[in-house]
Amino acid sequence: MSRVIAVVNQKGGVAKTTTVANLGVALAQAGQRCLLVDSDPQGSLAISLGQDPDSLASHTLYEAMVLADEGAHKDLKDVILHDQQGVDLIPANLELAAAEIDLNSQYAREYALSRLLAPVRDAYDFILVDCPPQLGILTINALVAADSVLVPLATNYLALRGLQLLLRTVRLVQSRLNASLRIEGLLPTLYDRRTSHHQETLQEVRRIFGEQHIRVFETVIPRSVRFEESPITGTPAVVYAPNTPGAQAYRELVQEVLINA
Ligand SMILES: Nc1ncnc2c1ncn2[C@@H]1O[C@H](COP(=O)(O)OP(=O)(O)OP(=O)(O)O)[C@@H](O)[C@H]1O
Repeated sequence: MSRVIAVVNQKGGVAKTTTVANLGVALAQAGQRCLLVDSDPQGSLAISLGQDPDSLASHTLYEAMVLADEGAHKDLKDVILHDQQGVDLIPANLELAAAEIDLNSQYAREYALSRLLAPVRDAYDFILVDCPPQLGILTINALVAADSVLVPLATNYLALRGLQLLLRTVRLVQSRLNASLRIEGLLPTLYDRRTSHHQETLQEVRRIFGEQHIRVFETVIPRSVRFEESPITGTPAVVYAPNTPGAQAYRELVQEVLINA
């Protein structure tokens, strides 16, 4: 049975997609069978893996998950793109933005992703879900479908501020919809070790969440221009620039995630 990890933070630009792409491909390089699910209408995960989300027409998460009761519905097998840099991918594009409205009128709307993934959970070791930068119905679906939540967290003061709201949402989902949901860990990202503000924020993160018994990964993802360049090449940094500290950091994260299994 696969481990489903939702990669969540309602704050934008904190490296959710970058983490799903690099962690997923690095897990695959370590021999794990991975399915990556893009639940963000921006479609950046598909781009990161070399796909043009606008050319995917009606073969996306939207058709499989949201149109489940309608004629335009696609089977899950029709929307999985196989072996993209060693991982399978359920892509998304802008159509998924309509899910916020469409799902709201559906029965058991919080369970749509969980239902969708159930038949393929035995086929993978890991399923990683890339969430949009908001705590709407798509993110709630990911939290309900997940065994755990991984939270990428930029190491600056403003990035820290929304975190209590996110943790409250996780507790709400735990109490009402998915009692077995746990926190995989907080992942410091976009870290510039030459910046004292980043160093201080990282120390604060370890202190505050250590006291709350919430795991902060030992791995810290450094800020590197390689991460910004790599989507242009359609490959994540672990493939595009495998010998850089950023790629090495994601491989270290794989070890931490596997130890936690
Ligand atoms: N460690 C890093 N160093 C430098 N740039 C990075 C790093 N990680 C991610 N980036 C860049 O930061 C931008 C935002 O990253 P990404 O798209 O992964 O964030 P996100 O949290 O998924 O964003 P959104 O909330 O919009 O979905 C991208 O241009 C990405 O290439």
